[in-house]
Amino acid sequence: MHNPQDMNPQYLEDLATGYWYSEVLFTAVEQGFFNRLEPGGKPVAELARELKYDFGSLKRYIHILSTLGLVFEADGYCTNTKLSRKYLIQGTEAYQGDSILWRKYLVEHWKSLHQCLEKGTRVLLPPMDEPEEAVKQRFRRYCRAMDCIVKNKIGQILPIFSQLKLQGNILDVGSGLGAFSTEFLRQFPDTKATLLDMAQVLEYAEETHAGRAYADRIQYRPTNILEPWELQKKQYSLVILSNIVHAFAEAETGHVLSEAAAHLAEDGLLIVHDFFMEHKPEKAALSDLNMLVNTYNGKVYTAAWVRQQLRDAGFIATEWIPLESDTAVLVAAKQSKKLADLCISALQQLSVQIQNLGFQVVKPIEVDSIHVPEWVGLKCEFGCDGYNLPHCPPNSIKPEKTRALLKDYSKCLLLQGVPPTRDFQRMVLQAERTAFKTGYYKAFSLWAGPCSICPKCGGRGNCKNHKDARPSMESAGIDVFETLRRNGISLKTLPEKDDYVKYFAILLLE
Ligand SMILES: C[S@@+](CC[C@H](N)C(=O)[O-])C[C@H]1O[C@@H](n2cnc3c(N)ncnc32)[C@H](O)[C@@H]1O
Repeated sequence: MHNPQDMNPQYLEDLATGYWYSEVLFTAVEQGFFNRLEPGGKPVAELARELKYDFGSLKRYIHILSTLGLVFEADGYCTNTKLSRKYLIQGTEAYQGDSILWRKYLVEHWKSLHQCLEKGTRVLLPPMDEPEEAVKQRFRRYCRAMDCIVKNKIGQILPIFSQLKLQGNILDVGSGLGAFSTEFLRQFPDTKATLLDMAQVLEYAEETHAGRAYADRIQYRPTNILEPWELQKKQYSLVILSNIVHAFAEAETGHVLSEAAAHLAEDGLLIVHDFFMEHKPEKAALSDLNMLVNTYNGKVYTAAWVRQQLRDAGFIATEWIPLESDTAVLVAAKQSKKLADLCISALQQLSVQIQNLGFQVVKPIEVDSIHVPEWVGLKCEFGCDGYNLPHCPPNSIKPEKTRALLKDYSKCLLLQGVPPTRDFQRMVLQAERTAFKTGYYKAFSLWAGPCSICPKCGGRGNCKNHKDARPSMESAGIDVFETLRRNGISLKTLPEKDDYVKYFAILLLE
């Protein structure tokens, strides 16, 4: 997808056609397209007969599936790619079709966005006279969809707890089918789990787990979690709130957190797994609207707000821990020493601290991906007003020195922010100081644009503020465009001076 920095309507066209992608995927999943290709693929002609599709149209459809990396097609023969074989074959453990088709079901609700914005709440409700069996099946589809999604996250969450010897009772609040807590049961044999959810959800959960090795370690307690929980207080060593906070408005979330606090053992841990506005901001904001159109009063919060609620409920909480996917985790405890055994990498913690300073993106990148060719200095000398400024060429680091400097480091962060230049550069200095205080004593930053830290620059050879001055990436010979491209960020030259601008910096750590 193009981005707003591209000063042409292509970005808008890409936004407008976003649903084309969804429809391609929905159709394939709905028609069991990927199952039909197993095992070993199928001639396109045979597929056309099976699906009763027009042969020529199917070839065009397969062409886009192949462009999207979902199938291979050669000489009239079509096979699944690794991705579709792993996630799109119905009946397999990692199948994602249930959540994909739930997204399709929600399309109608999204079409009511305009009315929801007017009314300030969802406007589409299931029909009052929906037959009981239809309600049950809809609920089950929803449960399977949630289960699919959380199964993908849990593998990223469990490592945080890998150094703990977790024992005792786990309380999974608004558990759905319980994919979250049952993975903890598998990992920690001395635990038992209690699932709290609505009766019809738990009935399905019980069916799902029947016969599994851990099944007799699960208790099902139908509960309205917005009312007092009728469970023994202070007896749970782990309380899980996965995708629950976003389901409710502020006051209800407060109730859930205070019940969680009341039921957690003094030395227990609370996990909040959710979307947070700070993490993957676009997806979080879209998920927030998804709550507007699909729930009574759900919304996506900032991690800062949830941490404050946790503090108000008597907890000490970690910073939000980003998952590779679109959600993040907060872990809280009544005793701070309980958080010390969590496996949160120093770099992960630092990235979040730095992102909280106000950067749009903070991304660990390979130092080797920083590209320092010979030509960059020429662009400074011929064609830039900044030439000869105190920290621009020829008063800056030569490319050969930059290459040598990079050899001293193995870890670094790419920072993305917005103008004005001085504010951005000040934030970069704050990031560098945060890293230094955290123990990265070699922390050093290179930013975007000529040094603009002082309101009045001393001029060539007269820098009065060496403490705060830093070189720009380009003045040190770094090809910023290529470096960003190597790290999955596309940057275009700006056709107009007042275009939407992104600023970047590199923070070398150790
Ligand atoms: C978004 S799902 C999250 C499920 C699971 N924890 C996960 O992460 O996939 C929200 C769950 O909360 C349950 N829930 C919502 N409101 C509830 C209430 N008032 N009482 C009990 N459960 C509720 C829903 O039935 C659903 O299973």
